[in-house]
Amino acid sequence: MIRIGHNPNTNMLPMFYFLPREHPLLESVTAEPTGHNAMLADGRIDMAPISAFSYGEHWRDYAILPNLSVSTRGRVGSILLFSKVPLTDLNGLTVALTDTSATSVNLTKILLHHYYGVAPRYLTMPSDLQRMFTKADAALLIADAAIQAALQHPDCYIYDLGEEWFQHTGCSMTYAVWAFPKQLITEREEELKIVYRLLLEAKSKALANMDELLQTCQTMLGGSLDFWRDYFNQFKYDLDSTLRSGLKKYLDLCFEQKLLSNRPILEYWPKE
Ligand SMILES: C=C(O[C@@H]1C=C(C(=O)O)C=C[C@H]1O)C(=O)O
Repeated sequence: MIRIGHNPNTNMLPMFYFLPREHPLLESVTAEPTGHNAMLADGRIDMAPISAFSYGEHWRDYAILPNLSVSTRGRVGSILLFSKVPLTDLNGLTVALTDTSATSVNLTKILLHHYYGVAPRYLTMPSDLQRMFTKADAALLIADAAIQAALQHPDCYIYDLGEEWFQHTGCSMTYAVWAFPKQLITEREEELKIVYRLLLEAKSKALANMDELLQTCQTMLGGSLDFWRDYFNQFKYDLDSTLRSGLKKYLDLCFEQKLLSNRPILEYWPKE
């Protein structure tokens, strides 16, 4: 039995929609990314689509499944910094960060400090834009909470951090990778292989049946089918060499900005 993390947000739907709910080898635990990051780190689950940043914290212990990720090259549509003032004016002001994210929280810090030269104060809060705006001048939301907030057309600046990252680095950005503790390779290699195959099959099937997924997203959150088609057009769910180098660039910058205590070396399993 492999206990996997199930993420309920629409950006993850292409990986979960066709994954068997009932399977003798699978048990799933639903949570937001920071929940899975913590559960994988303390052994409550065996494998999950964790924040890329969390891989950077645990790279000595974890391996990454190849060909699976949540990435974009440019705009993402759901990693949004809502701000009462232009980004360049945030120096000394307060930014509220969602408590569901690790990658985007640190991406925000890199963009603000390293690329915009501004140093705000940070608060961590649940994803509620109105409450965040009572305590802060800007607010980071991710995933469905960001989409829902943007669909309300709030009266503020909205920055898409995938787009900001691309403009400054020319690189793709990887938000989530599927990771698991390397010790499982010696203990349960056959189970890992089967589950990896199930994940790849589920993703292929979803990408070949996107119309069905778009309908599901519309039922979940509203918006037009065109909106959802456009949203999923941004995403890349594999992890080819271009995406890997964007991921490396992000993790290297996290280290250089002292957000990580050492420079991660990315290790994949199975080896290609
Ligand atoms: C694209 C997204 O990426 C998510 C962002 C994450 C993070 O910031 O830690 C974690 C998992 C990803 O699925 C999103 O939430 O919109």
